[in-house]
Order: sequence, then structure tokens, then C-alpha cells
Amino acid sequence: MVALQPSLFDPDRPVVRSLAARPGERGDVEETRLDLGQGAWLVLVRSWVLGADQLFGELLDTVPWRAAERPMYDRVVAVPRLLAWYGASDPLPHPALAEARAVLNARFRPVLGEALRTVGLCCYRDGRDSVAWHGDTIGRGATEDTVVAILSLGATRRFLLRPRGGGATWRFDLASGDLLVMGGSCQRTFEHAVPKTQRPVRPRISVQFRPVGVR
Ligand SMILES: O=C(O)CCC(=O)C(=O)O
Ligand SMILES: [Fe+2]
Repeated sequence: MVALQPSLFDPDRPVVRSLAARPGERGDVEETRLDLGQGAWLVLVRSWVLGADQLFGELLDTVPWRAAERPMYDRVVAVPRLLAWYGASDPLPHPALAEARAVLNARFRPVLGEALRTVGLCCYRDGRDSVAWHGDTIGRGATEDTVVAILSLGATRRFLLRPRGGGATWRFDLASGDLLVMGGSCQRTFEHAVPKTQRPVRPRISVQFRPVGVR
């Protein structure tokens, strides 16, 4: 990791650190690459964004969060998290998210063959909020390899991945500023989830960067 000169680091302005442009090359940060098997891979970067709590606070206060509902059997239930969505041409709610997307594209566009363009946000208000097991299989993720990058902000929450056909579950505790990138066949061969927790936790925001059409 490159040492940051204190005078260059303004704690009020989040810093998105650069990623290596090509595998094997070194960026500002250490990437952990994991092969999950079946063509699925992950890239994990701890403390990718510096000043992440500042960014977290600004997003919590300024994003137009909406509560959603979905049908379940014969009832309509509340989706247990708040949502916001920015399409490819929508202005993003914070300049750091545009910077983050540009850094991700410098690294992953060659792998993906197209750019990450949309930005989805989830807010987990407390430990009762969660996302159930699923793959992002709407769009090309259902049939082709894709990339979904997640920036985690605020509370540390557990992120789980398991193979669809059965097998061991991978667990990652994602802290504020961490980046987790799911690639290859991950959306169709694995499922991921953020389970509820009994621990008292402050809110967490996740920011998902995806190609157009993938959800
Ligand atoms: O909050 C997260 O880290 C995961 C969110 C997610 O899987 C989704 O929105 O599809
Ligand atoms: Fe997902």
C-alpha cells in the first residue's frame, strides 16, 4: 500500500484508491482474488475508499431512499431494506460514486467487455434489515459471465456466498470502505445474501455497480 501524505488526505473528502489496471500489476491497494470454482471469482479490497464514513453519512442524509414492497404468496410484504436506483445516465448522488465507477471501469471493463454503468443503493437500517439468498440473474447474469461490484459503507455486515448446487458457504465481514467484486459465472452458479443479525448495528449502505440490464 502506498503511504498517503497526511496533507493530501482531507477527511471530509472520500478518497477512492486506484486498482491495478491489469492482473499482476499493482495499484494503490492490495487485491485479494479468490477462485470459487465453476468459473466464479471474487476480488476483495479492504479499505478501498478512505473517508468511507463521511461518504456513508452524506449518502444516508441525501439519497432519496424508498421503501419497497413485494408479493409473497397471498400477501404483500415490506422489502427489508431501503433502496435507491441510478440508471446509466442519471446523475449520481455523490461525486465519489462517479469516481468509484471510473476506477472500477479502468480495472474491470477489459474483463467484462463493457462498462459498469448503473448504481443501485441499499440501506440496511439495523440488524433486522437483510437480503435473502439470490443471484443477480436479471439481464446477462442469467446466461453469461458478468461483474457486480459492491462498495460497503457504515456498519460491518456479513456477506455470504454459496454454490447453487450445494457446498460450503463463504463468509466475508464487509467493513466501511471495503470493495467486493463478484465476477465470472458467480451470479448464475452462486447465490449471495446479507443475513439479519441480533447484534445491535448501525445502518449499512451498499453501493452496487453493474452493467446495464443486470440486477
Ligand atoms: O448489500 C449487499 O452487499 C448486497 C446487495 C445485493 O446483493 C443486491 O442488491 O443485489
Ligand atoms: Fe445481489
